[in-house]
Amino acid sequence: PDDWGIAFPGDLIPEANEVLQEADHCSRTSRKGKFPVIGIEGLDATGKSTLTESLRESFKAVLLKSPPDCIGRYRKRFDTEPPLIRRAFYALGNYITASFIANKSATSPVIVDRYWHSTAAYAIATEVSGKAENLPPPHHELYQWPLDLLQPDLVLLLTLSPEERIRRIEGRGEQKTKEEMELEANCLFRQRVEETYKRMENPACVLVDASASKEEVFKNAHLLIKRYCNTLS
Ligand SMILES: Nc1ncnc2c1ncn2[C@@H]1O[C@H](COP(=O)(O)OP(=O)(O)OP(=O)(O)O)[C@@H](O)[C@H]1O
Ligand SMILES: Nc1ccn([C@@H]2O[C@H](COP(=O)(O)O)[C@@H](O)[C@H]2O)c(=O)n1
Repeated sequence: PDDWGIAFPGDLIPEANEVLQEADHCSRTSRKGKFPVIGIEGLDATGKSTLTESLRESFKAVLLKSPPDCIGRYRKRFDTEPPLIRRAFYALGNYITASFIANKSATSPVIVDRYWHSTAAYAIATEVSGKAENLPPPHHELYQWPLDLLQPDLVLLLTLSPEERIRRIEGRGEQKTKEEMELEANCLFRQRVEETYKRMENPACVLVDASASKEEVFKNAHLLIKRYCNTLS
């Protein structure tokens, strides 16, 4: 606690100090290099990892994710904290990822598996209850990209029917996280997350139908990237 008896996050959660130290080591630039930066977003099991891996190979890109590996070991710890603290961890993770993006985009294209749009979409959907119409209205400041965070050139949002998404989660046979179980059980929560993704601005998400085969989804994403980022051959 400080002189006023106010506890700092590091006093309550020792791991917070370690995460903050990682962040302190990062450059604070919000400027990207000359190569395109493409974010891939969507609910769990919509095919982000599958697509990002094929795009990485095809564009000889660097594949990054948020939160980045350097703080990945703290995720479980922060996932058990109340929403505000959990979201602070993911928000900071985006800024750490941004410093890697700035560095890597100087020499090659960068693909990012989840970034700010994920943090905002899940956070907003958690704070609102009921139907998607209860979300803040379109163009609300909550849907704007933070001014000090490095912006991607393009963000693709993978969309999938709830039935197919659940089939894919079950097909993976992994243990579900609390949030995945909530998403599965709470159709309204999932609708709020997806609607929030669609309302995000600067950059807005470009929708990709993820219900097609892996090859087809890759082909469509590849075409969109070439159209939006014409520096890529
Ligand atoms: N187009 C597709 N058609 C059928 N199955 C797919 C397709 N894309 C991915 N899958 C399968 O769906 C499952 C989920 O895919 P993947 O792990 O890529 O999703 P994800 O969005 O990265 O998930 P998470 O966010 O939970 O990590 C995997 O078993 C994967 O092989
Ligand atoms: N930039 C991010 C990334 C993730 N989250 C939160 O984590 C959840 C699960 O992510 P997966 O790695 O399992 O796909 C996700 O649903 C978000 O709640 C985030 O907030 N910001």
